Amino acid sequence: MVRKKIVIVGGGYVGFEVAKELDAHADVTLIEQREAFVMPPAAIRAIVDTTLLDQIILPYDHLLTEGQVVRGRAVSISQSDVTLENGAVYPADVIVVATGSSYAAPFKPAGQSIDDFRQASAQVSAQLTEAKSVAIVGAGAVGTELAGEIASAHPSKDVTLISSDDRLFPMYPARLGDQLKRKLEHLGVSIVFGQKAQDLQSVDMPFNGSVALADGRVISADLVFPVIGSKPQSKLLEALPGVAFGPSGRVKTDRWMRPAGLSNVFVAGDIADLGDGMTIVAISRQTPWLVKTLKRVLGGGPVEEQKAYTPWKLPPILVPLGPVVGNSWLFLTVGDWITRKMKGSALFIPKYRKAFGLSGDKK
Ligand SMILES: Cc1cc2nc3c(=O)[nH]c(=O)nc-3n(C[C@H](O)[C@H](O)[C@H](O)COP(=O)(O)OP(=O)(O)OC[C@H]3O[C@@H](n4cnc5c(N)ncnc54)[C@H](O)[C@@H]3O)c2cc1C
Repeated sequence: MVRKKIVIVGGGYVGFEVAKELDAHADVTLIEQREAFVMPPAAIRAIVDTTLLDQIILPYDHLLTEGQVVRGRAVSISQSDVTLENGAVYPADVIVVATGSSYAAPFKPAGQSIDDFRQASAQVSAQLTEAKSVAIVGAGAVGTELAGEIASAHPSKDVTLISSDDRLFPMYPARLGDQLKRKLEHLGVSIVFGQKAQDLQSVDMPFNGSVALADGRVISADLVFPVIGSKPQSKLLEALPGVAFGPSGRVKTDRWMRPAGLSNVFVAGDIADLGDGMTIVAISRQTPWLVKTLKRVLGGGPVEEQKAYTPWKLPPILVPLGPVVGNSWLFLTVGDWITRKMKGSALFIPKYRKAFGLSGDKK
């Protein structure tokens, strides 16, 4: 039997997993602009431990057994094909768009070059070594973890974490934020709550300078990290008829992850407005649903017979503050030991290296 063609655009957490899961079931083409996958959660620690860089950049060469990974930038999609910047056209029975999001340097690659990412990470690491004071603007998971990593690795530095909320992780039971606050303060981090930074010098990369707060205070630091959230990269879908976007730029979908009312075009991950946050944890719920649904579609079944996707109500979260301490919410708040075992110690590096056909060893 001739296998149906599925083209997946974007080889991030959604794209690589869907491609791998469907490799034995369909004619899979994964289109990815970069030569390697990068693990952002571990990119945080890479600025205090540059030896990690080689472990968290995972080439696509051994990902698929039967399908192909094509290096290229997709510039348009239709119901029946995907076109790349170089003019190549990939026909498809089913298309998945998972182009993800961008983030301030040096935590996620920008554009098509992994070398630029390596250089940015190494450069910021060198700047951090020289810096006596650090300010982190944004106290979501990235800002909180970053404060913990820097304070653990460089206890003599003066680290300030600036939050616009009144506590850490306000969506979660107070115990999580309270315990993380106590542990950060124990590591020497000063936390400023309830203050929005005004007119940041840069939102794309760390800088040397000051941060003006809404109440008039000014915090000066040798290195200021803007870590104020992910920006969805959903441009590719703009030309598809019927596509709508939410206020944050994420693509609206029907209950089966389809953005344009087309029966065979799906979106997931950071670009998709499915009621989930922009996290790997959300993707860990979306991907199994999507794989199951795509198998049905590839088998000729109507997608509407598949139970519609429902997002997390309150997803679990793991927040290491360096390799040893941290807290997590796994439907109840847990402390150092579980956080370290589940994430803090190895940052999931062996798991993803194995998925990419590389040695599972961390070092
Ligand atoms: C510093 C940091 C730490 C994080 N830590 C955690 C964590 O601990 N836990 C957690 O749950 N979440 C975490 N996240 C969030 C997580 O990284 C994202 O939710 C996840 O990366 C989204 O996956 P995705 O597949 O949707 O997109 P992405 O991972 O952004 O991947 C999209 C891919 O599409 C490619 N692409 C884009 N446009 C094109 C195109 N036109 N043509 C071809 N290829 C294209 C890109 O090159 C990229 O490889 C973190 C994020 C950051 C920035």
